[in-house]
Amino acid sequence: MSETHVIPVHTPSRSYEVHVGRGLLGSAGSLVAKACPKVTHVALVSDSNVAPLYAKPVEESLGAAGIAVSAIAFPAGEEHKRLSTLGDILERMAQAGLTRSDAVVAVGGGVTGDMAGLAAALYQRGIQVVQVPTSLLAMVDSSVGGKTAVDLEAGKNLAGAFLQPLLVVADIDCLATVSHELLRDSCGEMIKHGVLADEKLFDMLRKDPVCAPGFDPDKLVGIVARNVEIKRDVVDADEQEHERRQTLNLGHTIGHAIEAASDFRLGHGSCVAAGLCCVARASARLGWCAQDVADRIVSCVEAYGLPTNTNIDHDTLLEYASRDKKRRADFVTLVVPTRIGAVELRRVSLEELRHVIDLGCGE
Ligand SMILES: NC(=O)c1ccc[n+]([C@@H]2O[C@H](COP(=O)([O-])OP(=O)(O)OC[C@H]3O[C@@H](n4cnc5c(N)ncnc54)[C@H](O)[C@@H]3O)[C@@H](O)[C@H]2O)c1
Ligand SMILES: O=C(O)C(=O)C[C@@H](O)[C@H](O)[C@H](O)COP(=O)(O)O
Ligand SMILES: [Zn+2]
Repeated sequence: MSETHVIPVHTPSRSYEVHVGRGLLGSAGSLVAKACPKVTHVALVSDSNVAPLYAKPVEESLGAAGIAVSAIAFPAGEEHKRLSTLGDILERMAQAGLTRSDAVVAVGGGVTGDMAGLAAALYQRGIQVVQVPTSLLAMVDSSVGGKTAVDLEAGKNLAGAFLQPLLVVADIDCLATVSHELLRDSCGEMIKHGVLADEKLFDMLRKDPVCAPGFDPDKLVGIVARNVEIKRDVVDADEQEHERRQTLNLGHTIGHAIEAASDFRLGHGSCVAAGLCCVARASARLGWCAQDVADRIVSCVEAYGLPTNTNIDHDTLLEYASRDKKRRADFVTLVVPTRIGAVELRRVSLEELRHVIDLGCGE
């Protein structure tokens, strides 16, 4: 059995630990009690798929630590990451009688973490949230860094708040119940991390796809921990996304547009992978990176069987991409790979963004 990695995060608003290991669900209660002894009651928020799998062990572990649990489940799926679901969660937290010294425990994928986190940020103007990610994407990305959100008709994550968690407990054993498709989808964000900060990680992911059947869970512990460190370094340096944190949006300007325009039929990680290939192809054609960089990115995404392009029409992509949160007046900040392991931010006009879409998402 691999060791548990404990990764410290230090943002201006809060310091906390991310625990990555195996068999950790049973320790969730004692870890919460240690991180915040005043918590006596939590809302355990999960979706309709995850609740029957993992709510009970987490509830038992919290109970053993003397923490009362009110379980709240909502229907699974990105289409439920909406204000209406958030409203239901908040009403149920109030009915359960949660007070300001209590907490939300989010057990699930990124949709659960984003919504439960936002519920915690809003409830009585803010209570604590603990993230217990159960999808690979949530372990390597969404549970860390404090971005919470719901989608609006106009696009992804358009209403949200920053709330750093009190604690993150990522138990790799939860991935045993994840489908191959979801595991593969999550890899889009891991490839993104390799491209933006770590060529060695990128090469390792390329050589030995982590979504392959039988991939060693002990080895995965270390790979997840490395992804968390990459995100941590960025979040520590720029919690509120003034500059450097925008780099974590690599692949998302076009990726979020693909996701919203396809009515969320494609998973978030797959859309990020396609968006990453599009921006890499355009960057090579514009001379912002070498052709070899784009070729390596596309080849890695292909090796995972993730999409490398989109057939959504370019007007629609531009419409969604121009509502991106990286837009200021008529300019959008685009994240561009300069080599494998480094990116730069480029301020582009909407016309230039259209050109990038035409060059990157063409044949
Ligand atoms: N806040 C952030 O920093 C951040 C970062 C990346 C992505 N996100 C958001 O995360 C979301 C995508 O996350 P996701 O891919 O985890 O989606 P998700 O939460 O919808 O989970 C995908 C599916 O897997 C199921 N599932 C989760 N864990 C499982 C398990 N262990 N066993 C069986 N089924 C399981 C869920 O019920 C769901 O049906 C998007 O909304 C995206 O915008 C947020
Ligand atoms: O944590 C961040 O910062 C990220 O950008 C991580 C992304 O993978 C994630 O999808 C995030 O939710 C996107 O942020 P948004 O501000 O574009 O909604
Ligand atoms: Zn993302």
